[in-house]
Amino acid sequence: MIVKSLSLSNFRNYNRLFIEFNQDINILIGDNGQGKTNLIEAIYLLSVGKSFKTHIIKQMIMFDYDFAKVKGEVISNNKKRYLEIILGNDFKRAKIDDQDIYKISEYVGLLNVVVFIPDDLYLVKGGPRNRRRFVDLELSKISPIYVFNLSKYNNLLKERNKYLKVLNKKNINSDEYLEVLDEQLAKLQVELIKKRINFINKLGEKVKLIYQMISKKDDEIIDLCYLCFLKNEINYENILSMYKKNHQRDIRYMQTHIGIHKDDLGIYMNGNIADLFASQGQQRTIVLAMKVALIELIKDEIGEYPVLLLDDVLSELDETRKNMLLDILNQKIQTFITTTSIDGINHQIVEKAKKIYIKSGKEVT
Ligand SMILES: Nc1ncnc2c1ncn2[C@@H]1O[C@H](COP(=O)(O)OP(=O)(O)OP(=O)(O)O)[C@@H](O)[C@H]1O
Repeated sequence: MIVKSLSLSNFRNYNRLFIEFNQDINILIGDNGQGKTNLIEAIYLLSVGKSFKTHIIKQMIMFDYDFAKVKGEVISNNKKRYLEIILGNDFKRAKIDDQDIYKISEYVGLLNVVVFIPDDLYLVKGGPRNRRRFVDLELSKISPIYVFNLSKYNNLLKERNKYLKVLNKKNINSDEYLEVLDEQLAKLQVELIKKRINFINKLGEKVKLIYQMISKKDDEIIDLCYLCFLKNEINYENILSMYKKNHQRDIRYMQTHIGIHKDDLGIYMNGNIADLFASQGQQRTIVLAMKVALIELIKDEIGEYPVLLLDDVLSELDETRKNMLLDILNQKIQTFITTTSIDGINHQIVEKAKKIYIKSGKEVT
């Protein structure tokens, strides 16, 4: 996949920008606070319709303006398309080739990106929410049915939590409608859990190998596994029976205590939880291995490499890891790298890259 060009209107500190990219490596160079990350964020927004920095739409709109527009010319599957996201103070719209899109599942997947930012360390260090978001987001890129089912699940979960409040007020322990919601949730979860397990197993196999390649240490074994709320066999009956067992507690606290919205991705080094036992450098290498593994997995699943966005990460890596990463990128993956200076990158990649200098929300020469 390739982003050929990008045009921005009132996005963050970009009033108007039209920029064409190299199909291989693009290095965005500029001092702190000039708009390099904003450009990466715009490409990411174009890909999944969300930012990796904020949930608040207004923050992405240039100060004192009412709307922002991000439009990109994208090539995937040898087909050229124009993807567009329009942001208003209280709305967001997506377009493909100037046609409005109403279902996000139709949009996601046309431009796949893998983003690597310093905060990604929280994949290992942070709470389960970070890892769940990672699994959901990455799986969405390769499985439209997963996006569809997950959104159905989230709507049903909201409905169930709302209904638990009603039952709590009425002081009722269960009723038919709650059981209908349980049945629908159980059915969906069988599919969603299977997808998650399959994804994590495939990713885990790759992470194990890539970690050893990057670290050059064969005595550090990384394992990923899905930590599911259901400890016995994953099937409809077992999920439903757990929901039933939890009725009283759920109604009392007016929330659904079990389900895939509570699950986690376990990351282990030599059988120990990486968050507690891996050093900072090892954790960083695990995240790097996960991102590279993801690139490979997306390629396996959809037949095309995603676009890679590296925001401020090169300075965080030591020379060996940096070069290892750049060697991998040297092959046919369109990549965007932000940096304050190219002096610290001693790699042949710099020569063939398009160097884009950014100053105060403008491309300068
Ligand atoms: N909604 C907005 N409207 C106008 N300017 C904004 C908006 N949001 C952020 N900015 C500006 O964007 C700039 C930050 O841009 P960005 O995070 O892309 O910097 P950067 O070049 O990546 O810097 P660093 O090297 O420090 O990471 C800041 O000057 C900030 O004030």
